[in-house]
Amino acid sequence: MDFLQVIKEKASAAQRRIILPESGDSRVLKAARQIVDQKLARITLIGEERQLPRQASDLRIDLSDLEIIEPAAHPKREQYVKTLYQLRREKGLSLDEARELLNNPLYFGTMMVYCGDMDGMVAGSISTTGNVLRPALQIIKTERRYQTVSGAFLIFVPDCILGEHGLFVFADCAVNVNPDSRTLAEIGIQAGHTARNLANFEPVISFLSFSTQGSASHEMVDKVREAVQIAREMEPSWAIDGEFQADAALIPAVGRQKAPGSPVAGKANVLVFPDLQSGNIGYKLVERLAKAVAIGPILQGMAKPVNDLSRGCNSDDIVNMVAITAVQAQATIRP
Ligand SMILES: CC(C)(COP(=O)(O)OP(=O)(O)OC[C@H]1O[C@@H](n2cnc3c(N)ncnc32)[C@H](O)[C@@H]1OP(=O)(O)O)[C@@H](O)C(=O)NCCC(=O)NCCS
Ligand SMILES: CC(=O)OP(=O)(O)O
Repeated sequence: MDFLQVIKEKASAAQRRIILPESGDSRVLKAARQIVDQKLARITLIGEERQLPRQASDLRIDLSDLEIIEPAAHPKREQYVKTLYQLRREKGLSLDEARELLNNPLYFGTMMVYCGDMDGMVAGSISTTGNVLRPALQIIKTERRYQTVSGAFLIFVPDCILGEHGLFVFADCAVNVNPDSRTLAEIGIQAGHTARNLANFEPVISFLSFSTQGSASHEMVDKVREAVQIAREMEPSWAIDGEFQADAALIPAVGRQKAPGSPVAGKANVLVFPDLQSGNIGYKLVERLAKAVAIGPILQGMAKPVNDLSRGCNSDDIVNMVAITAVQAQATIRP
């Protein structure tokens, strides 16, 4: 998995500040130790300054050289309360509600990233995706060129020659439940950028369906076909095609048979799923049955990096996601 090594080297060179709000989870503490030891990023944990090192030492994890912050006692707390209130008062948030929300480590960490006091946040080992995403969508919002935030996975299938020597980007596996064709097109383009910027390969993008180029007729298929057209208009020079069934997208012989002449069929390395049911189920099947490494959900289209985890993650997954967040943070810092 050379791509991961490259990501870690970039993270190490960048030395970004990443906040981990879920310090109640031993996997997070173990990962924090590994990240600092491997010099991948500067880590701040949200937790009780007195309690946390003791809890960690019971687990034989040394946190003595890590920064720990307590939202209730943080010197910028009132500043964050006011900023959150100003951002959300038109949505009906009162000052007291803003103060209350900032007791939630996920809101506090997100606010630190928004205010530039941290470069990125990784959470989701004990929180649901919705709870990790909501503060980020409300406070940090989308990058200016996009209307949507979506969630991609880097999927590495061992002993596989398909895709980019076994490496793929899958999207959207985390956020948009039933995207319309415009949103689906944007998800595909974001996944292409993820392929280029994080996985280091040129995207060959397939929009997936249960139909291959008109083999079935249904409004769900029409949505995917429209998304292909829109995505091509967004990035005319990229290899983008569909709608394809998964075998037509991935397997050269099937691609030639079902979609002759397509520059993508049989060669796809970016798979765009038509909705969240198929995307989330699809990535978990490949992860669990093909024993693939699944890194994500990497949030695409966010103005500043916040990344989610699956609650089924291990500490290595957290280390990898912190490295990715650090690389994204480095890319968003303008000279
Ligand atoms: C992401 C999600 C939490 C947002 O749901 P929600 O909290 O009900 O969101 P709302 O519709 O109230 O929107 C909240 C804010 O987020 C914004 N938002 C919601 N979805 C967005 C998206 N995909 N991209 C960008 N912004 C989005 C809204 O515009 C809104 O902004 P505003 O409050 O400033 O107007 C919801 O879509 C969800 O639960 N998705 C599935 C997550 C999941 O379970 N994944 C499977 C496991 S990974
Ligand atoms: C990405 C994902 O599916 O997250 P979880 O397993 O926590 O629901």
